[in-house]
Amino acid sequence: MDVIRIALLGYGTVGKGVHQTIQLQQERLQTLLGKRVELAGVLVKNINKHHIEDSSVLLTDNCEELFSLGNIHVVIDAIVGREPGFSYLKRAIQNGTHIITANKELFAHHGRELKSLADEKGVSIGYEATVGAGIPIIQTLSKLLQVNKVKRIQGILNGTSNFILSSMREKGLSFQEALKEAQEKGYAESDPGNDIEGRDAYFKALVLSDLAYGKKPEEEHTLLKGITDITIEQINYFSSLNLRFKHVAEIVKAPGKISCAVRPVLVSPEHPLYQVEYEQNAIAVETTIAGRITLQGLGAGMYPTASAVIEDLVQLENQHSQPVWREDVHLEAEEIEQSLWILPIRLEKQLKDKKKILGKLGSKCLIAKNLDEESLELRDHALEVLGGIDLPQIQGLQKSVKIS
Ligand SMILES: NC(=O)C1=CN([C@@H]2O[C@H](COP(=O)(O)OP(=O)(O)OC[C@H]3O[C@@H](n4cnc5c(N)ncnc54)[C@H](OP(=O)(O)O)[C@@H]3O)[C@@H](O)[C@H]2O)C=CC1
Ligand SMILES: N[C@@H](CC=O)C(=O)O
Repeated sequence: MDVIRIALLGYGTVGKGVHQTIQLQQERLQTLLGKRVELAGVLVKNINKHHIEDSSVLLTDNCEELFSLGNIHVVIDAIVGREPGFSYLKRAIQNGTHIITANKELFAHHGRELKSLADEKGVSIGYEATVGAGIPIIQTLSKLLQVNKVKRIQGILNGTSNFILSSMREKGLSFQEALKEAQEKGYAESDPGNDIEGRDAYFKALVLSDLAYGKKPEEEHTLLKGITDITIEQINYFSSLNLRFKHVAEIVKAPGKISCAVRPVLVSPEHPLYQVEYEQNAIAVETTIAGRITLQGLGAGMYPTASAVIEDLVQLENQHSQPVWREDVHLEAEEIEQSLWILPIRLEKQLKDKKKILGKLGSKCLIAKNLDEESLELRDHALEVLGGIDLPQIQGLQKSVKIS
């Protein structure tokens, strides 16, 4: 029987998950591919930390050793950051090897370049694991929604942030306690700054935007904010109003621009993201024919991510059909729902149109509508509420919370 030989970059949460999944699913893979899948070598940074039982697998911290392995069919990238991963993947493609990557930071910045190099060399790229871990959003957008056009993508894209927000609200953990648990469970990046400051979700939004629209959102239309400023008092206060904090990324195609907002919002029980808890992610895609499609599942962790990598491996043979970019579609004015916001009372003077104010929330906050066209600076200090709120019920509240 033929063999598919794999070289693996990285042996952390994802790398180990991929290795174990290859072992556990060997029979199924052979049925699907008609070939045995064999791990030939693994590259790590610090070799002293690692041991691989199977002595036929090369374990090395020397990339030259890994690249000199013969007959490698696929290089799987499970290391962190843009470099050296980008150089390794370019080298693999130059050698005529297919690549699969879980590294969203690398792919958000260099995906285009890798795709055109891969086309030139006639090899395939899998990057399902870069967004939403086990959720098959990349294949859905690139293979299953080709006639449909995408108007808007909205979702919870970072498992660590969602895990922290759920743990603080449900279990009363402090931010640091919840982050520590997310690290122990393998959800958080080695530098969790990317997770909690919103950059990880932003990288994923860039990958989705490039896939859906053929380009990234412009910087002047991008709002990027993480969850580090959210306090337990705010979480409890809004929870008592039936509102939950969620870290949501939104990419919207409007006439002449693609805008991107990655920020914490408040979500009411009427909104589908309300029930997305802990390490789950959810991605809602608004399409022209099928309407709104929402995919939800485990967005971080060893096996969900390994699942995406292994499914990519099976799809590699069919990777050459590229999606057609969808330039000529955007949200019509009547499709944009009225938005609802809570903002600190001191920002009232910055509002261009005072008619947008609907009322007060305690003594510290205002409730306003449709701030989408207000300055990024103002929106940076406000909280959007998804799914609507019962205005008459909460306007009379005396209790207050400081939001910014
Ligand atoms: N964890 C998750 O849930 C998900 C992670 N990802 C992405 O997958 C990738 C891997 O994540 P994860 O497994 O969690 O990260 P880990 O930190 O657990 O593992 C990273 C691995 O990469 C190795 N490595 C780092 N730098 C180098 C280098 N310069 N040369 C060789 N090896 C190197 C490390 O080696 P050593 O062990 O020797 O230090 C380690 O084995 C990242 O890009 C991440 O963003 C994507 C989806 C989900
Ligand atoms: N650190 C990431 C892992 C998956 O991409 C997250 O928490 O979502």
